Amino acid sequence: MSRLTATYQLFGQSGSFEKKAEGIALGLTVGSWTDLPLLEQEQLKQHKGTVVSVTEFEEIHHPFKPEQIRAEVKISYPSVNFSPDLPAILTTVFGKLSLDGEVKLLDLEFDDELLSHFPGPRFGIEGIRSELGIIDRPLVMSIFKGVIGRDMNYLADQLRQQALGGVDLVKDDEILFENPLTPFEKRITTGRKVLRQVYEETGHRTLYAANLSGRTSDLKGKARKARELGADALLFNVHAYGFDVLQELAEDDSIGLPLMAHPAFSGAFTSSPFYGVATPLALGKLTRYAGADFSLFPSPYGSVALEKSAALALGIELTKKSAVKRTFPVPSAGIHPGLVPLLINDYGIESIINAGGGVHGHPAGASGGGLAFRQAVDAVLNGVDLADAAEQNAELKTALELWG
Ligand SMILES: CSCCC(=O)C(=O)COP(=O)(O)O
Ligand SMILES: [Mg+2]
Repeated sequence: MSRLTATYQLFGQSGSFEKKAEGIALGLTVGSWTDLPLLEQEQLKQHKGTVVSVTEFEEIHHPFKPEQIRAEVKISYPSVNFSPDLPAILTTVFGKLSLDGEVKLLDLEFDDELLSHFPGPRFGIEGIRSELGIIDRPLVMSIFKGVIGRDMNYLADQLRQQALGGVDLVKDDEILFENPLTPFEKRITTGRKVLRQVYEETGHRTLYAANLSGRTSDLKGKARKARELGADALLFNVHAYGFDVLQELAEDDSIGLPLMAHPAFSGAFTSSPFYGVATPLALGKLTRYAGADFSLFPSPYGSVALEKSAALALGIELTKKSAVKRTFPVPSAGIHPGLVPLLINDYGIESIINAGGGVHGHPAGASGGGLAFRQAVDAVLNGVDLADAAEQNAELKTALELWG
């Protein structure tokens, strides 16, 4: 029988966790158990949650309630209790429970049967690499910046400058929504024209991810139109909409475009050390299962930094062996060329180096910014120290002087 195992973090007195765990296992499934007549107990047995393990960490005390220690409990739920979709799964394992004091959902383990209902990324790392024809280095991505209130000419020029810098992908900023100056469809058609022109001039191909936004009921229609217009990829604020909306987009053959998951809003339910959902689960495993080809997240060292172990675990969730394709890890926020050695060391070449300010803030403009990143990547892959590479690469030199 198919089962789903959830891992939770709890705080409490040593020795108290078995009872708490049993309460969760019953409370989220068949309710109070021992009071039921034996016949009913037998009938409901297949629906009952089971405590798999309780692990106390004697040495880790609650920072504000030192009499309490940390524990992890694993509870297994029969899949027969829910329909195989993320809204039902999340409501079962962390619905009412998420409101019930200091409990954090750390992980969910899907068995093969349950996972078969989640096709995952349509393209994955291999699919995106084959679109671009790049197999042997991390990709470089840049972000439109300061485009609210600007017109199409401004956007077209910004896109051209970024592409001339040799970046592989350009994405909309997540705060650029439908607007009269730069409407979604016009961004796609203009973007196509600009990028084709740069390709003809330089031979370098850049993909553009436009922000798919608006009411949920309009998203599929807009995404289909985007495909018709020749869009390369779509950016999506998945955590503002919900995982199931992403999955709907990913599974739809009439859309069939790479999907880039932005982390906006996720901090609201991942950041607390005591509550919410662990970052590697939310931005890693579930984002991958829901079908994102790229997952953006704050790197461990940029301007909006994630705690390092969570940021690394997140990358592992996106790329570890699974029945579903791998999602590109995109550590982001405050990234500049001087951080490229750290990024490659931590995420390897199966990752994307992504920057907004670190591209546009370059004294030689966005094209100089893009070049500096590409030069930094080449140096790291060739085992050359960035400072040495900067002697031969003016753009990298300027970037290192500016940002270190
Ligand atoms: C919080 S990670 C998402 C990256 C992003 O959307 C962004 O705008 C980062 O811009 P930056 O100028 O910090 O590179
Ligand atoms: Mg942004």
